[in-house]
Amino acid sequence: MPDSKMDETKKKKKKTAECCGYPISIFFIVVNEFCERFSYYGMRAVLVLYFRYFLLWDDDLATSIYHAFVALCYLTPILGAIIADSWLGKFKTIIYLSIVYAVGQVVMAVSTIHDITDANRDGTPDNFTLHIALSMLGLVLIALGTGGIKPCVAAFGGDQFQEHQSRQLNTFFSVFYLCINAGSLLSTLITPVLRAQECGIHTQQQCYPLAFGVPAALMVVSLVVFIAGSGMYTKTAPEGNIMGSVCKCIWFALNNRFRHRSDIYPKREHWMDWAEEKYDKLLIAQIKMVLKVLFLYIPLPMFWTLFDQKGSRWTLQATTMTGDFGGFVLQPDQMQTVNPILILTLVPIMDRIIFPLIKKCGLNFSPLKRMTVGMLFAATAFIAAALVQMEIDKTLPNFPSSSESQLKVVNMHSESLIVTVPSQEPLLIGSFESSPDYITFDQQDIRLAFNTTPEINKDLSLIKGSRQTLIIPSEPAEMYLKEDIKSKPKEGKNAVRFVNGWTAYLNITNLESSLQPSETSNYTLVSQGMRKFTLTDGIQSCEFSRKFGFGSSYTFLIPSDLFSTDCESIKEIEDMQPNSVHMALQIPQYFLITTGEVMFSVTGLQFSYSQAPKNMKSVLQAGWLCTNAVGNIIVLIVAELGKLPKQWAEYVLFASLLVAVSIIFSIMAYFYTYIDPAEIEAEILKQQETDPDKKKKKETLEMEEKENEQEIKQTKI
Ligand SMILES: C[C@H](N)C(=O)N1CCC[C@H]1C(=O)O
Repeated sequence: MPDSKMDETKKKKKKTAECCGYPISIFFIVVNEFCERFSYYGMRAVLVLYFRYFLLWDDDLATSIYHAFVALCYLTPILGAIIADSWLGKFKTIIYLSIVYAVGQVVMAVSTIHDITDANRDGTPDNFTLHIALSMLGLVLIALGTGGIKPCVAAFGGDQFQEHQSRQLNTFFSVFYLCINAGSLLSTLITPVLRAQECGIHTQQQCYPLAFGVPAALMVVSLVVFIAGSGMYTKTAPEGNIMGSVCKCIWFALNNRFRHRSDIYPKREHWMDWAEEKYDKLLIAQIKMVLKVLFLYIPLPMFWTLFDQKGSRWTLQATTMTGDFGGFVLQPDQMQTVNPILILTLVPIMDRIIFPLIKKCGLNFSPLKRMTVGMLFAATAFIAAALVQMEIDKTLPNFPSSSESQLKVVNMHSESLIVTVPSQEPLLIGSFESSPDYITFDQQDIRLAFNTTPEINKDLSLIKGSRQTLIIPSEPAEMYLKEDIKSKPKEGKNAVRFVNGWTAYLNITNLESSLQPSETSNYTLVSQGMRKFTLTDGIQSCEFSRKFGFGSSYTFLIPSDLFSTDCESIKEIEDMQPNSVHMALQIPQYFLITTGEVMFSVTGLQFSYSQAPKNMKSVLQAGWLCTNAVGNIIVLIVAELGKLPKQWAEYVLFASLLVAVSIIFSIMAYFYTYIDPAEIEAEILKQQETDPDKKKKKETLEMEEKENEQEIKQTKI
């Protein structure tokens, strides 16, 4: 850095106002981060539901676009860092990209207003293309904004500290992380509640505009707060196209090394030293610092691969568990809020108690050691998840394999039936009852015999890998097969269906269409808690209530005396037991992964700042964030494509991979020497002032280049 610029920065730094040893300006930065993370996580909390239930995408498309968006949010930091370090400086970059971000959030919120295209006022948008186009535009702008400012905000916060505030600088990164998680926690709790409200101009629908509008408003607040602190910030000026110079310098070093590959040339300490002929020693030293750290980052995405499965695999695991905590009921996706809650408690405990205690014991718990231990904690979290999975597996129904088929028989006939089933004892099924459980067959084609008069023999062709129910109506000869669900219902909900034994059409609330006599409805999903169904034939009606747990499936048999018994004679057949393993069992795995996160992520943030040269602080923050993006991409590729037959085995596989990676990382870390970039930079600047060789080397190189050019010209002639 030219001396004049260094002096300028130092002069500016002297002016910063302090409170309790901290620069006052960081107050604006942490509040800005809180609002921004509220905006980001709030929007993310309802995004998949918006895709699924507003845009009506299927599960696969919704989750793929969601993960791709998250990955993009962690890839764009590199763009923001280049703009900040090479062109606009961090302050302006944060402002401009925050505007892009806020616009993106507003576009996203507008895309969720169904009334804008609902000309026929039926409650569903008429022009999905417009809504999709708007939401995709909004998401791209959000990804550009959130990713672009992320490396700049952390680094800009760090820039506010002076040399004598190194202790406060470390605390800043912890407070910064606390704000991230406070924002994340509040928004993940609030936005789903906002979505659940009903709103609309022509028709009342789930209130997505409010759920996306509040995060948009918070982003505007974030921008205003940041601008409000404008007069107090220490702003380091960008130093020209630094990324351009870095790329050219690396290219030159590689080329020069190749040109001098013969043994006659003396070796140099580092391959980047081959750029010395043309480039500043300072720039070369800075590139070496950055490359050293980036090399160290290579194994890190594996941590995020495990971490990011909290939102997918662990939430799916929670859907097979029960969330009834007595006083309150937790939904499967709400389990994720345990992570920010634990962050808010663990960061102060680690900072104030654990790390000082370790230091007092004389142990050197250096940043890279902390990160390694953090990775090991995350691996243990996955072992805990595997143990929980084994417990869940014990309670799961025996679902058919791909070569098997399963059958249940429901008897709606007025008399008991004896059913002869291949290679089984004959089954006695009482009137208005079902066979005790599903019968598993290795073959698809089976013949059943019924003791009716006359005897009925029925040939069935079952579906492989499926569960089916044979419904025997009041007229047994009209028996028919109905396909059942073959996995736990989604999101911890309960699947229910009705068989109409009443003599006329029935309308049942929550069911799509009315039921003909003897017909079986399709499944409808109901949430946990007390649910009420009203049954009516248009003349009479009665109400049927039942309390549901999580993840069960029932077939309700409607009798012929339905209305005379006021719905009380409805009989339930439990096709799938409700979940019985409690969600509280997931707390240890959340605790372990969050402890790992505090050690890994907070430390990584500090480390990336402290080891970066002054003019590449944002670039290194971006490199750090990219590890997260790569982790997300690995989740998309490996976890989605390479599913193991047993979920617990997949957890153990991921844990083992992370242990292996952390061993590699610890070896790499062992050879890493911590540096003080400012000291190195100052030293080189001093050396350069007294280095007469430098000019000579440059002149020689220029002459060499000219000679080469002339040679080329002559050969052409
Ligand atoms: C919500 C997480 N606990 C968290 O703080 N983060 C996950 C990825 C990095 C970090 C964030 O910046 O959001």
